[in-house]
Amino acid sequence: MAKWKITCIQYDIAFGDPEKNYEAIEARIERAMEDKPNILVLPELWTTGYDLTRLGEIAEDQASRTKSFLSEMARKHGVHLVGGSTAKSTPQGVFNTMLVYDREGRLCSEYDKAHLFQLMDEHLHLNTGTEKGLFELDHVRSAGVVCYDIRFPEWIRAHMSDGAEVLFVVAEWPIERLDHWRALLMARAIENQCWVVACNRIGSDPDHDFAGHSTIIDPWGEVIAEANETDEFLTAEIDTLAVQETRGHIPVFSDRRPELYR
Ligand SMILES: O=C(O)CCC(=O)C(=O)O
Repeated sequence: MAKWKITCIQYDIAFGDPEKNYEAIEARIERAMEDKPNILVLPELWTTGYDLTRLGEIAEDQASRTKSFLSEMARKHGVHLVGGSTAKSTPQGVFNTMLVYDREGRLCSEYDKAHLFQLMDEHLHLNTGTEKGLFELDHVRSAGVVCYDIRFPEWIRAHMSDGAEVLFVVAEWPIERLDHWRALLMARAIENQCWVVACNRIGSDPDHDFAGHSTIIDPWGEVIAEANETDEFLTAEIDTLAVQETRGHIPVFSDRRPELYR
């Protein structure tokens, strides 16, 4: 069980300009720490944005720079860092990889986005991950997924069946489907009776306008905090005890009939 103050860093990501993006995120991490959160959450592909055609040039070999940067930030500030995702170049191709560090700067999770979003050409430039994004912070089991992954309830349920209590979502979700963003996050919280902490970006790139509206939802489905479409920090305090309380109240997990779900 844990009580955490969590801050999502919602901002605009420079298109295909890692140098600018490292500078921007470092300054925001410094500022966000003034409020002393226990966990910071960053958005999807924050080093490159959706400049997918130039990934050959700008994706990092094994995500090495992002990894040392996030580890150092987590250790320096003594904060758990759900470090958004980064374009990771490997001999098998490029992955959209979510990285999580604990406050000692130790890598807790390296999750490759499992579902690629064809509407934004991801399938042409990226490879699919095959492993779950489970990790523990302060002994609380959590799951981390990337953007389009939230459209796959069975994928999220697989994490929850493995004991996750908090779902972290990092995203670059376009504004034209803001209604879907809200409904899907809400549904994942209610059906899994878990906390949902979702960090999205704002701004535009040459092809998309992004929604912002980073959101924190409790296991009953109440929106505890929701950002606007501006450059802002979204902060809320969460108590993971609410997960056991909600699951005790309506025993969805023990009422499941997996033998019927084929
Ligand atoms: O599912 C959607 O509508 C948006 C997904 C997306 O933007 C992404 O996965 O990057």
